[in-house]
Amino acid sequence: MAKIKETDKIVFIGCGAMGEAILKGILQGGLVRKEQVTAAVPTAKRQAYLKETYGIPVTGDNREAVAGAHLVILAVKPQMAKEAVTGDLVAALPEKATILSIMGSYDLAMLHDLVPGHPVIRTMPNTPLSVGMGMTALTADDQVAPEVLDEAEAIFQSCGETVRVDEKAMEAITAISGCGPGYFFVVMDALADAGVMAGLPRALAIKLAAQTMAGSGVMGLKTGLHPAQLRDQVTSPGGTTIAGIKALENHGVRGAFYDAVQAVLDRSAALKK
Ligand SMILES: NC(=O)C1=CN([C@@H]2O[C@H](COP(=O)(O)OP(=O)(O)OC[C@H]3O[C@@H](n4cnc5c(N)ncnc54)[C@H](O)[C@@H]3O)[C@@H](O)[C@H]2O)C=CC1
Ligand SMILES: O=C(O)[C@@H]1CCC=N1
Repeated sequence: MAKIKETDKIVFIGCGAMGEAILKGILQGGLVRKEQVTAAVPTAKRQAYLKETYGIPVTGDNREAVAGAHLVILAVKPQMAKEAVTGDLVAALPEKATILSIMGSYDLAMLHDLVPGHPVIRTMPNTPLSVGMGMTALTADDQVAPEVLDEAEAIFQSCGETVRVDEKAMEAITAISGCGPGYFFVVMDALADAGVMAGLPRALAIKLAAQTMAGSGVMGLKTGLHPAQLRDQVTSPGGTTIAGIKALENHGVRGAFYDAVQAVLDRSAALKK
């Protein structure tokens, strides 16, 4: 894994749910010292929270934040990009600063328009990187120095898995691993609710659902087996699991995921406009 130099400054422009997950991940992973990281967020409440929780320098002034920056992580909503990254901010960027965006639906061409003259890296992380189990895809333009791309990847490797991809895969990746935790938390909550209906205490039902989801995911990764083979290992002929799966199929669980992914692709396309 590439190292980040102790003198390199990393700046977050925006630090909400996803920015904080990355911040937490890189500090916990020991990749950077807290003094190397600065976050710029507009509200005093959020500034105080980030300062107190992580001990990092925090400011409400985006221009002040980027002074001396090596890597600037754009972690605002795509709809807020133009408000956060003003012409003044671009003028204040150090000449060699690389821009790393985590913004969904914001492609490399749009990033170039936003931050002209700077190398840009587009990523799609996900929130489980706050617990070291992230999945992040990266793509970069050819202005990005290979060692800077290695450093950017190291940020995400310190808190999960990474993959470098062609940009054309990014929207589909957003729909699978970027949004995926949202789908799985709905499933976890629903399964736990069903457990409560069956008479289990809520806390136990949530623990059973969460550990079963985590264990199934790890099994998929460690065995490398096709999910259908792993499912077959649970479904005794004439047994209970196949009865449960039949009920899920009757409710169109597979079709629901196709539709979910298509809905994300459609929403991404609309946001680009
Ligand atoms: N939440 C997730 O699971 C994922 C989010 N993303 C992307 O991450 C980005 C951020 O999403 P979230 O963290 O969920 O949103 P959020 O709303 O939790 O965080 C946005 C942050 O930007 C700050 N902000 C707003 N205007 C600003 C300005 N003018 N200057 C500086 N900071 C400003 C807000 O105060 C907040 O801290 C989005 O572009 C999203 O597409 C990508 C992958 C996963
Ligand atoms: O909901 C969103 O727009 C972002 C992008 C991927 C996950 N969350």
